[in-house]
Amino acid sequence: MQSKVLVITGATGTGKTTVQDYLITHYPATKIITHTTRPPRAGEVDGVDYYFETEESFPKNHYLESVLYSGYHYGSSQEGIAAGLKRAEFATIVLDGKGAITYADELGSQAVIVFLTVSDSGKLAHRLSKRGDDETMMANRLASPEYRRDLTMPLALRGRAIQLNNDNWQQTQIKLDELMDRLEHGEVVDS
Ligand SMILES: Nc1ncnc2c1ncn2[C@@H]1O[C@H](COP(=O)(O)OP(=O)(O)OP(=O)(O)O)[C@@H](O)[C@H]1O
Ligand SMILES: Nc1nc2c(ncn2[C@@H]2O[C@H](COP(=O)(O)O)[C@@H](O)[C@H]2O)c(=O)[nH]1
Repeated sequence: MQSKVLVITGATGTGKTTVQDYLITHYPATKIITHTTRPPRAGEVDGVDYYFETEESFPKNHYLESVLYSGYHYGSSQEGIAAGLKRAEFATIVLDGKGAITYADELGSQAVIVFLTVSDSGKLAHRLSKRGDDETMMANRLASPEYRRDLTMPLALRGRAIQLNNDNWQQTQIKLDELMDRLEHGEVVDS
């Protein structure tokens, strides 16, 4: 059976990476590592969290898609996707809203798109701060058009993405377990 690609998207701080970590820890799921020119945060490791690139090295990869997000380049390479898909039943990838639309268009039913939300976007700054984000980078990000855009599901994903609220991590885990159970049983999951 063809591996499913679980695309996790939503605004900054909604919990995309947390969801990805949960899925790769609890399910036969791999992580598609993407590339970025953003400097590493404390504790981030090259080749684990991202392939950290320079302005010169970034364009040398072969991308399915790439975007500019809050002043930095991000992209998912054909090589990274192939490596992720080769090894497991599910491959997970964290993308901004624009990248998620490209995946929905390019991969069709192979992609399962999960759009994360929180009820109160005012709480996102606190989450980023708790994560240890640099204050200036955080302020720039929260002022970026990409941040604002990804707070609501893009029109192009309506009817194609599952919206999942992540106000409460315990409840989110239950919802993820339900989703994975349905996918593992080969069900087509509706949005
Ligand atoms: N339900 C939740 N309640 C409270 N905090 C949460 C919840 N889910 C995740 N977090 C915390 O919020 C912070 C941001 O989460 P995470 O890094 O997963 O977000 P993200 O969507 O990947 O962000 P970004 O797009 O900026 O990389 C982390 O410190 C994480 O532990
Ligand atoms: N379209 C893509 N978006 C990506 C990719 N890798 C990460 N991202 C998204 O960028 C922002 C910022 O990420 P951060 O790690 O700096 O907080 C976030 O929305 C990610 O989901 C990619 O290859 N393509």
